[in-house]
Amino acid sequence: MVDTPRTRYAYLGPAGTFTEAALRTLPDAEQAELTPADTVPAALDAVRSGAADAAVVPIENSVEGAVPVTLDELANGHLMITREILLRVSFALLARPDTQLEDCKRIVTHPHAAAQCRQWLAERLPHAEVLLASSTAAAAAAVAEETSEFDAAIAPPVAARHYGLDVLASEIEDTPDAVTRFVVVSRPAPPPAPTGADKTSVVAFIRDDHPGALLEILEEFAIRGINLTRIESRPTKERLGKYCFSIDCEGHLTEARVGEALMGLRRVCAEVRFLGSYPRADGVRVCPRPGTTDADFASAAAWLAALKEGRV
Ligand SMILES: O=C(O)C(=O)C[C@]1(C(=O)O)C=C[C@@H](O)C=C1
Repeated sequence: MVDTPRTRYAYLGPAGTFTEAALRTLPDAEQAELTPADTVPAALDAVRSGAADAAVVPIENSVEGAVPVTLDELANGHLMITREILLRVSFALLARPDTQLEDCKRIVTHPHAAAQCRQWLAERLPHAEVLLASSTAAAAAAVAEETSEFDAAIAPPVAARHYGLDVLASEIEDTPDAVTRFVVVSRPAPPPAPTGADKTSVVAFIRDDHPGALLEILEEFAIRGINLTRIESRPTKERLGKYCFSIDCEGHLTEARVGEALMGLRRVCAEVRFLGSYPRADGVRVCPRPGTTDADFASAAAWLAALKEGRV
């Protein structure tokens, strides 16, 4: 019997991050090799260099919005999204044993976590200083150090077990039921087969700054009945005012309406980077609007071919 090779996943670590929890929901996670990375770019670099087969990184949160570092790294190209994962996130305040809530003067966490617990902190620890770490679990690890400069971390409750900390308060998020979206990223390859409930991600760079440039991009989707699920403008970093658009839309590259929309973008934009077509984590199946099904596109193409042959 031939052993199937274990998938090597890199993820935003250290152990105990929400990213690790998201990765552990994948069906092959038990047999896979999981390697924590210190930062999102480090996790993605492991994929680029071949040290990992895939990486799991956070991309978007229902309360705080995009994770900019992930958007920018993906916009740089050479990587492809093959899957998305949705995870409910709930935060706890973790401290070394015997710390009291009122002793917490210096609190460390990831910027997204700080933003999601802002109100709770203002009400319960109004004088505490909030310092930032590369992930919630890195914050917990920093608190656990013997000579730590921090009193507490905002982190996933499971991080308490990993780093020998106590839970001083749980469910401290301001918005219950917040969800973070994570993506599984691999080196470029043909996208996974369509499932009927898919998403496609691209980054579009406008050709020159002119009135209606964004509208032209949006039209390519709108006229083909394609709903966008996220659009974000990000600086290209070339100069002030130069932006690209990071877009997720419903549908799969192999669907005619999506393929045609991408070809349209390719015509109106300076550059389009395809970031992948992959199954939607919410499984929502979208029924194309009348006139935008594969059959509609095929019948229109047949009609055009007939016209060219003089068959009117
Ligand atoms: O620090 C972690 O635990 C992460 O997985 C990162 C991250 C993020 O980047 O948004 C993930 C989910 C939470 O919203 C807070 C932090």
